[in-house]
Amino acid sequence: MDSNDPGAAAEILKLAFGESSDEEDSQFLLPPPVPPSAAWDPIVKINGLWLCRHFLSPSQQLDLLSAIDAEGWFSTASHNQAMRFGNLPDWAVQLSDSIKEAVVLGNRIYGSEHCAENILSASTSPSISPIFPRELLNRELLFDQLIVNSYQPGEGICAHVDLLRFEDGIAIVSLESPCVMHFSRAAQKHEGLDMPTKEEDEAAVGVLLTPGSLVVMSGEARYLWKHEINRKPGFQVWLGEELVQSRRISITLRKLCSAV
Ligand SMILES: O=C(O)CCC(=O)C(=O)O
Ligand SMILES: [Fe+2]
Repeated sequence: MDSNDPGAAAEILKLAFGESSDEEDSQFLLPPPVPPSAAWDPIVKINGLWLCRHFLSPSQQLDLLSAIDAEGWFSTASHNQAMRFGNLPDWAVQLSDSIKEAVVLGNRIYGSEHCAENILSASTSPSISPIFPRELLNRELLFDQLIVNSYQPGEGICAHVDLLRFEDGIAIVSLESPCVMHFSRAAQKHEGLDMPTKEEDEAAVGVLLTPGSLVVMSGEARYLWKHEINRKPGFQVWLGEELVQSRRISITLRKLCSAV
């Protein structure tokens, strides 16, 4: 199944639970209706990588862009990145809270015993993960570090694994221009996580990040895969079509490791 297909999450649930003609049965078998902001797609080739395609409505995107604009970070062309540690602006705290809410709700729907995770696993991927594991959701602050990037057409970010000074659990919200983020296997190992098979090693996986979408990485996706955005002409192709590139803003939220 193509996890980038809009109906993928619904399809997974259908595979897991089947279609019941009996209304009473379906009350017990089907998870509750999914509000748009908590409809998640697992990127099935990459354990720990999930996409919430319609996380922010168009008006929420505009509000967020206005809040970022009001910070004045990008008023000169030479500035394309802002970082904050600790005390985040109010809008970023709200964003972080909404991400947590969507993850908790998503975990309840897609990743918990109510969703018969084992059935999901058997029918799709051998080890489908929760959106974020519980221990991340239990930490005092889910995120305390913010990076806002502003990319002009042609600009992107080289393949990398986020620094280990950040804990597990990374969230990226995309605004304005859509783009494809590519994931490729990192050479490094990480404690307790399996190394890739040869096939996985060779595969690069593209994920379409549309405006208003939220992508989250944990576990293997965060430690064993590099992510990259190449917006040079010819590289932003989705379903055979080159995406038109304009300015793109991304908001990355992470948690710094506590000092030892
Ligand atoms: O801009 C993005 O979408 C990705 C940013 C990123 O990967 C990073 O700052 O580490
Ligand atoms: Fe990154």
